Amino acid sequence: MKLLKHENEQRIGNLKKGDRILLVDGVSVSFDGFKALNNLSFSINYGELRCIIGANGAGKSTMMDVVTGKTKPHTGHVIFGEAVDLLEMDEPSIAEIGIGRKFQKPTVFQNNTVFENLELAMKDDKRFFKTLFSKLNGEQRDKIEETMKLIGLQELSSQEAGILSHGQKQWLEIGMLIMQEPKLLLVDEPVAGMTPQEVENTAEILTNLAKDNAVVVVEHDMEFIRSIAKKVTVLHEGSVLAEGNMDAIQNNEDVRKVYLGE
Ligand SMILES: Nc1ncnc2c1ncn2[C@@H]1O[C@H](COP(=O)(O)OP(=O)(O)OP(=O)(O)O)[C@@H](O)[C@H]1O
Repeated sequence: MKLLKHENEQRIGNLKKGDRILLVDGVSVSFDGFKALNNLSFSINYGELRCIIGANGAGKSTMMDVVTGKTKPHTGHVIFGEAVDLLEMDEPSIAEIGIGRKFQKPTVFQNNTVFENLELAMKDDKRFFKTLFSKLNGEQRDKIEETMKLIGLQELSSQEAGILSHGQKQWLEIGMLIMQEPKLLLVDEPVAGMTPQEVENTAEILTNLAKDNAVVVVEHDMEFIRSIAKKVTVLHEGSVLAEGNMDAIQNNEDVRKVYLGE
């Protein structure tokens, strides 16, 4: 059995597919008396691809801010793995134990190649400096190759990131997150501004990624959600309005009332 590095890793537990990886329980966040999150509760399992949808202002970004430690809620619990209390941790420690977040706008190193971007993102504190002076070992090289394959950029390994298409930059950034070896990935509006073909590729990348991780996708593009979704959580006014597969969501009375005014 692999030795556990520190206490928090022990508290994450030995996650298997279907085990709960994230619990958000009774979380409320107020801004000047306005409740952006209102007793929000839901959970995500390891090996799951979950879509979170909701109108503007429903609380999606605030929820991700809470999970990644940017915003501390007034009430509630947020537990990672078996027993890691995320509310006791700061943002860098949360990233370090395996929660990665991809923002909408890609922020790759424009003047470096695809390969170098992935190398720089590798989970190794001193990698950034080592890149100039030392060679990668076989295992590290394999990890980069494997990631390039997953994000569909292996043919573009030595291409400068600056000349990639918008979609390719998004995939590269997903790849850079993967290099950090996260267990849970939060992805914010991944397909905004993409061509239909890029949207299709992104659906495939995220679906593959969710096999060995947990992936939470926040997205407005309903076509895309329909193409990837197994389970969808609908947020409304800071709480869960409905949860289920896409058919159940579309036929849910509360959802229809809120979205279609029925
Ligand atoms: N720092 C803040 N100060 C005051 N109000 C805030 C702050 N952050 C968010 N809000 C408010 O909280 C509510 C929820 O915002 P949030 O950004 O989480 O919604 P969202 O579902 O991500 O919306 P969108 O789809 O537009 O990104 C909104 O009404 C927003 O105006």
